[in-house]
Amino acid sequence: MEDGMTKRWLGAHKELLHAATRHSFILSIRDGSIDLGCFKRWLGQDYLFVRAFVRFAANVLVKLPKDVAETDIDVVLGGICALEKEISWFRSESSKWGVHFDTLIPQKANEDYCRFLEELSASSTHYAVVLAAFWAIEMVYNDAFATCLETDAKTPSELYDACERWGNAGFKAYCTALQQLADKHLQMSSIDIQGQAEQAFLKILSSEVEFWNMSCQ
Ligand SMILES: Cc1ncc(CN)c(N)n1
Repeated sequence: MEDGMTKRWLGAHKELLHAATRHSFILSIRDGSIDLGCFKRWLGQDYLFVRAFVRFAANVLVKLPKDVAETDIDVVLGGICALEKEISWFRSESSKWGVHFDTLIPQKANEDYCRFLEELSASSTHYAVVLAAFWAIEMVYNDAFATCLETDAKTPSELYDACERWGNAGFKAYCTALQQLADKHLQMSSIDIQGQAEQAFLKILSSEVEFWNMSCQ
């Protein structure tokens, strides 16, 4: 099968991809040197992010044209259902780590990222662009956290569950399904839309880097 557009982007933007998926925050989980204060900061901020991400994902579903294949809708719907479990997981972690979500204030990198998701949700954004963005957001977490599960990783046992959540094989399969979906619709789109999708992909990678940076401060 011919390579899809997203695979070409991954090859063309290796440095930024590496910065987003092998950030020092992730590497410090992997080698066991993580400052747990950073982990707690990430946990709280990511809970706020995921709440915004649910709205974004719901908007992706709404944007899908009525004549797309039912299996395409199922992939996005499955992702939204998974987010419900993700939110429950964050809530159970909140008591485990003593992080109180109700008094949290979103930090700038988080606000900026959530604002970008809102911009993507505008009615003028083509559905192929948001499908590509949806894939990119999930792919970064899968790729990053999967490294913390490798056999030579020294991931602290209390953080293993977090890494498993996004690094497991089922989540990888879901990311691959999202990628194939994005590729299929990008292929049917104009060059202009394809260009917009690549820009969104790049913005997501840099927003993920900023998000990890924020967690380490
Ligand atoms: C910042 C961020 N990016 C991605 C994911 C994966 N849903 C997340 N929870 N948070």
